[in-house]
Amino acid sequence: MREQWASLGSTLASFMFLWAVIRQFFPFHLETIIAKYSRKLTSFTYPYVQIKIPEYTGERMKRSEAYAAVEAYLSASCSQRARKLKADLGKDSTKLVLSMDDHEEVTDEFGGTKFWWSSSSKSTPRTQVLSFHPTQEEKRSYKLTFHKSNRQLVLDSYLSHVLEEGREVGIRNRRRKLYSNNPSSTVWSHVVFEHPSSFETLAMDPGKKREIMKDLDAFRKGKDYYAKIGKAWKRGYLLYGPPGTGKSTMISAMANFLDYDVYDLELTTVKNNIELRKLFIETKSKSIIVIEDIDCSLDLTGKRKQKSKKEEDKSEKKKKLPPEEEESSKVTLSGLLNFIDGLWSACGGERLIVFTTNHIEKLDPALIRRGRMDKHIEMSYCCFEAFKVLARNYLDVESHPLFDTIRDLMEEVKITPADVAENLMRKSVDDNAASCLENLILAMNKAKEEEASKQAEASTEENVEVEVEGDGEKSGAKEDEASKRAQASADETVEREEGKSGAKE
Ligand SMILES: Nc1ncnc2c1ncn2[C@@H]1O[C@H](COP(=O)(O)OP(=O)(O)OP(=O)(O)O)[C@@H](O)[C@H]1O
Ligand SMILES: [Mg+2]
Repeated sequence: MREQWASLGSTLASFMFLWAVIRQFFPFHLETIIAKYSRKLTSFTYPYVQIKIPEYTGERMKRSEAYAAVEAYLSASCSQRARKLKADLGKDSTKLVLSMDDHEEVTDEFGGTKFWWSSSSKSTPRTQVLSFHPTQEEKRSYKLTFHKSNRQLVLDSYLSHVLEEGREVGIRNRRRKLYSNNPSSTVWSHVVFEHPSSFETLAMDPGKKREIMKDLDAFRKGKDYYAKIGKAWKRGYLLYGPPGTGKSTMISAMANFLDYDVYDLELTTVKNNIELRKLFIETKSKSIIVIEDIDCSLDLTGKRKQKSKKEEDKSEKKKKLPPEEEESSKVTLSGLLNFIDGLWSACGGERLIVFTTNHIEKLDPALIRRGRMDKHIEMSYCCFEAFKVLARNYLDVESHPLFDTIRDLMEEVKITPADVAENLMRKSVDDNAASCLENLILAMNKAKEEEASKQAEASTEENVEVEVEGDGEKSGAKEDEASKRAQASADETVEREEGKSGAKE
């Protein structure tokens, strides 16, 4: 049917050409009237509706998100059918992503109905006067054509299907980014995120690891669930533990597992709550927002704790700025809490917020209560299971005669995965699995000795304290005894004196 309309179109085109020749001899106003009625006649009889999606929109000529989504949608479906395709570099620079070339047409089917997509491009003179590039610029657009009887289907479901699918494909094809905030600016700058860490290579207790992966998976697939329970689609993770236990490594593994972007938020460079909000609003969904070392970032507890009178007087003296400026010159705990679960935290969805700290006990309980930081994960010293992961990563060994010694030592010595990894790393071509494992055993034995001597020192100090305390008690007792005796003799003297005076009387 649509083909017949196409042939009718070409007949019309020849007619138009003929008309262009004839119209030289017609008066101008007659030509305008004929054109108007012919347009009306065509729109009355032509049963198809067309929607145009231009590449650039708005006054500032921003690239249209709808265009990008349609492009991605068509790239997934048209590469099988279109005859003229364009290729571009995708997520990893080794793979080419195909899309429909200009002036090409493909058909699509949705719910048993046929749709036609075509791409077009028009050259227009460049608006910029000074440019090294050619003076022409291409204005591209996609056109969707469908029968007018399907108008409702298109408006109700087909367009949202195209957008949703297109966005998904776009995210799959994109190169992931690591964003960071710049001092005194509310703009994120980014680099390509290419960290090799994964849950496979992460050394930690396997049960704990599985639980985290399950949790992340449920979050990723939880769009409908979060909507059902009326909660913004976000989740907070608190990673705590000593330095070198893999908190930052875990964040990279999470980002790779979920295929999310990472926003590394440096709180100390954010001037105030308003800047923090602006930065937050700029983040996109499918991302992890990270604040590392939250306890060092800011004195977050200050605003909530009751200040003593003395402290208040001190801070009054220090104040040089007017109160309103002082208030707005840094990020406060309440600002941060709003950032996590305030009203504007609900804009956009599918975001993880991760805090890391070496000192969980220093954090305000309000900041880390469940609901804000939903999952608390302790990253601890290396256990034997975690060591086996590192041995597989670094040395390609699953078992070794030295493993038993290492297992025994790990029960006695606290060693971080970072230290284990450092010892297992091959430092010269002569290093092999056995020599690296021996290095680790040496390091652990050394740590054990140091620990033992520390403990011995501590217990000597304790003994000295006990002795000092003991001496104190003894001398105290002596003093008590002396004072008792003095009191008794004094009483005796008084009694004797009284006895004497009584006798005299
Ligand atoms: N659990 C782990 N699994 C695998 N490698 C680890 C692990 N923990 C530490 N490492 C290794 O040690 C290095 C340092 O670890 P990482 O930076 O993740 O520690 P961290 O806990 O973030 O420390 P900090 O508290 O100082 O920021 C990593 O680059 C990685 O090679
Ligand atoms: Mg770290």
